Amino acid sequence: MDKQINKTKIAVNKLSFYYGEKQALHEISLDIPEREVFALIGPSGCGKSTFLRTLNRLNDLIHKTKVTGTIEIDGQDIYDSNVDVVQLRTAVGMVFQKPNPFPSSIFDNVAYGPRAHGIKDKKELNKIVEKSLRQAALWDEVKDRLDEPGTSLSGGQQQRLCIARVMAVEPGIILMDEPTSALDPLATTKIEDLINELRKNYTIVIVTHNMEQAARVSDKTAFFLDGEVVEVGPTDQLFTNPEKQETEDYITGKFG
Ligand SMILES: Nc1ncnc2c1ncn2[C@@H]1O[C@H](COP(=O)(O)OP(=O)(O)OP(=O)(O)O)[C@@H](O)[C@H]1O
Repeated sequence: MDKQINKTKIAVNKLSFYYGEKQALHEISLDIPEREVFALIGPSGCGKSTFLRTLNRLNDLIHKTKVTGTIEIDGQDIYDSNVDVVQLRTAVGMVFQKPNPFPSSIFDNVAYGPRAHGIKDKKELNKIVEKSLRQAALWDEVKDRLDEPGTSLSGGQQQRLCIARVMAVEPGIILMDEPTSALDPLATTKIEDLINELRKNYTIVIVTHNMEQAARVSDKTAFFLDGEVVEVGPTDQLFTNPEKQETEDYITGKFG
């Protein structure tokens, strides 16, 4: 892992989040550097997914939610009233726990975003689809079957297809919510290898229940507990020499 200090891509300041009356996040402040992998760990229900979804305003879709505090991406407050949320979700792509390809061909899955952005030229679309599938380390496996349904692929291939679909619209940030929890060990390794490649060009925020995975793929880790960040720091330090007792108890398996 490189040791250079990258500039802040996402700056979170005193972020609180409410589902109706229930407060799920409590005054979270942390900086996520660009072109690094940032892992979110913590026991079930501690707010990892809620936090992840605040970063592309996916929680806006849930009725009666409230956000206080700020999240700045490249210095711009993403909750500002003049922010175009569709554009935000293009810049901040998301990969979910279960691969969710559209019910269309492999080609059309990847071409969907660029087409939605008005690109119609077939040659240009071909180029984008090939580039995205190569970046997602899937091209060699699918180049002769681009017209087949995305759902005909294996689970691991489907997840890489979803990553290609996100990359086709050139986001700067990719959010991943337990992207390998539905995959077998071999497919998991492929996604982890891919994450290691992607970190050269993208800022990646990943929720994982698998602490070995956090240790393998991430540069920094934040440990969440009851909607608060207990500890955040370089992953190797957090796992080998945590500052807080709660962090140590969690990573040594005493709870969660
Ligand atoms: N749509 C929702 N409406 C109301 N409460 C919710 C909603 N989604 C999550 N919560 C609550 O917010 C809290 C945080 O949930 P969240 O899913 O963010 O935790 P998590 O750490 O990602 O959990 P897990 O690891 O099990 O996915 C929990 O108490 C959960 O019950």
